[in-house]
Amino acid sequence: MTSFKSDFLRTMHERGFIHQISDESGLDDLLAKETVTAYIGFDPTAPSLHAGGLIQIMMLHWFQATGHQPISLMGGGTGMVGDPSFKEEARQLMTLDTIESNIASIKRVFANYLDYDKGPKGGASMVNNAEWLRELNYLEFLRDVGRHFSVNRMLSFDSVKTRLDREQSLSFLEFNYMILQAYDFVELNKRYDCRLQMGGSDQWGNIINGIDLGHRMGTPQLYALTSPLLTTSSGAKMGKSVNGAVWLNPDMLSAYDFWQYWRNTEDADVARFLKLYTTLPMDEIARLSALGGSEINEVKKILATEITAMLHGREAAEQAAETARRTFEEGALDANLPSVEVPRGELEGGLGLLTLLVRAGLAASNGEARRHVQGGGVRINDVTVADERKLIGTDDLTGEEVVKLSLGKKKHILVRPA
Ligand SMILES: Nc1ncnc2c1ncn2[C@@H]1O[C@H](COP(=O)(O)OP(=O)(O)OP(=O)(O)O)[C@@H](O)[C@H]1O
Ligand SMILES: N[C@@H](Cc1ccc(O)cc1)C(=O)O
Repeated sequence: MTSFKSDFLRTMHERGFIHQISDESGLDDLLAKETVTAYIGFDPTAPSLHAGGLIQIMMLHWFQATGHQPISLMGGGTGMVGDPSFKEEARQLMTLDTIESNIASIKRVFANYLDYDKGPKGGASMVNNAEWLRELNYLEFLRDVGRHFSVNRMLSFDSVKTRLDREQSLSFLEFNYMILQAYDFVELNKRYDCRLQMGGSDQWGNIINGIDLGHRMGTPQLYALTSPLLTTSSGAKMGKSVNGAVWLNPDMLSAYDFWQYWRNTEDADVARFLKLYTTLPMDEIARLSALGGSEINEVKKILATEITAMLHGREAAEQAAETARRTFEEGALDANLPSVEVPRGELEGGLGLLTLLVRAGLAASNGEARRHVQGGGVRINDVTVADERKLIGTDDLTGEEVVKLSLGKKKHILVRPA
């Protein structure tokens, strides 16, 4: 089904957020008819969410933008157990202190994407499942909820099957995780009339278990929607398990580094990321995605600035773009530029500019070097030099202990004393 009636599913579909839906037409009807409440859960497994989790926050954002009520759920209870879904090994148990401090830290970014002050209709809310999970009575819970679960069926879910097939241990503690997440869904339905749970595709089993539990415990029909798990074109999953996670919290990744990450997006990912991570209108995205060749670099800058503006604010995003422009385009010092070594003694005595241009390979002869200087194309540390007899010495060394020699706009050589 590709022609949805509801604004939310239409938006999710055209922007590439849909991996699986439990009952497409039922959910579409419901969303077209009334204001719906949906939730996504986040376990406090680190002090910050990362770019993978940002997909989930964007889904909540669109849910609210299309007139519905999003709940972001902090896993203060489930975080005590650890979701084993598709994980090769058990997660390390976290102390209560770590859980609490991670929640306090994770929470901060949500307000940049969701409006919590909108009032009872359409307002976003944040809840913590510690509120109901931590006080459960074991025997009562087993009798009221545990009896609805078939262990045979629980063992058949892909999310735990790989672990079992490989004969890697799955502790009883972890095995309970899907029951707790299922219970959350039913509890949120009771408390807030929540009808839909979303998440990454790795959450499908946990969400479906919640829908089944709802059936058995008499809730109205519940629904599941999962997004693809985001990988880059080179196949790496975006997540914290990968080297150098793209953290959302500014104390873990600066606005500048965040901007740089998106600026370096692979060409094949640009259109997909514009749809998933920005709120630019679809026709604008189509126009930008059609640009090729060198213009794609300009599109990557727009992508980086838009994503960064949503998270860190427009001013910080523009500042990051400007710092990058100065560093790379105006040619402020970049340690990766090619360099040539000159004995320190020679620099101390002063080296003729023309000689240096030849040594650095920027001119084939003194005559050619002279013509470049006379034409105004030679700069030392970004300042044009008109005097062909100028001597370059240790006074010209920058704070980085190099002299930057430039010819025209594009050729730069760092002269390093050896
Ligand atoms: N790369 C991704 N693409 C889309 N959704 C993701 C991605 N990584 C995580 N998510 C989703 O974000 C939500 C929160 O996930 P969480 O922050 O717990 O990440 P995680 O799965 O623990 O990551 P990791 O594997 O790095 O530990 C879940 O719904 C999960 O499916
Ligand atoms: N299991 C989810 C987090 C979550 C926790 C509780 C829920 O009710 C829902 C989702 C994850 O690991 O990302």
